[in-house]
Amino acid sequence: MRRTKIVVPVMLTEPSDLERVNINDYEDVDLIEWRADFLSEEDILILAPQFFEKFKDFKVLFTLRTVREGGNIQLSEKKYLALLQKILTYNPAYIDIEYFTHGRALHQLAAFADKIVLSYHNFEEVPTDLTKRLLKMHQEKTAYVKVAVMPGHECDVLDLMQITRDLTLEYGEKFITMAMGELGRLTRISGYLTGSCWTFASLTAESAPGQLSLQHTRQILDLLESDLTE
Ligand SMILES: O=C1C[C@@](O)(C(=O)O)C[C@@H](O)[C@@H]1O
Repeated sequence: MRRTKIVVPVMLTEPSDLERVNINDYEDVDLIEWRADFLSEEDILILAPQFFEKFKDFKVLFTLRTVREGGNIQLSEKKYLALLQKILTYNPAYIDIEYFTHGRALHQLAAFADKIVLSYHNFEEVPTDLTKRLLKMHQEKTAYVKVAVMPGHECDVLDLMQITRDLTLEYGEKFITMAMGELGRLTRISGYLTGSCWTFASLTAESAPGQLSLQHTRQILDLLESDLTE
């Protein structure tokens, strides 16, 4: 029984792409992340009923990754919130909210705290105030806190792993962390050590630099976590 949950991003650039998605390819995946930011706001809403129907037997994390945090969509606070509210009518297992970019949406959606994965992304560096940021996010008492940061040196990777371990020991299994890029790869399969709860793995293409393939992620986690007691 694996400890770390595997999340596979689905990145559709046209609504018609959904027809070509074979759900059998996602067998044994713990969560599907719909990286909806690869579509326009209008196409997201057009596709939503079909997407949630297709993946009705999976847990879905709905993600709108904004341009500011390495994604493709840019929405006003009002439109960001409105879109999330409409998607919530399809009852996704989780929704991603970018705490430092669209934090006000969080307070409008407090009733859905158990579905919210608060996230922070830094494609430039590991900020010196990362622990402070993580603690501030944790205080919002959502389902999970997720950070993806870019290491500049090996010590950044080891520091992130230690911070994740320390916070998990203190506050429980609520943290999802990863160091991006090739340098950060170890963080994607070291959840059994650090306590990071999820890892994002690629099926067709990476949704962020340094992701391992779904096949390799399964193989490595099966090796590293197969005899872990629950
Ligand atoms: O936040 C994350 C983590 C991620 O950026 C990664 O580094 O694997 C991939 C994104 O799709 C996801 O929304």
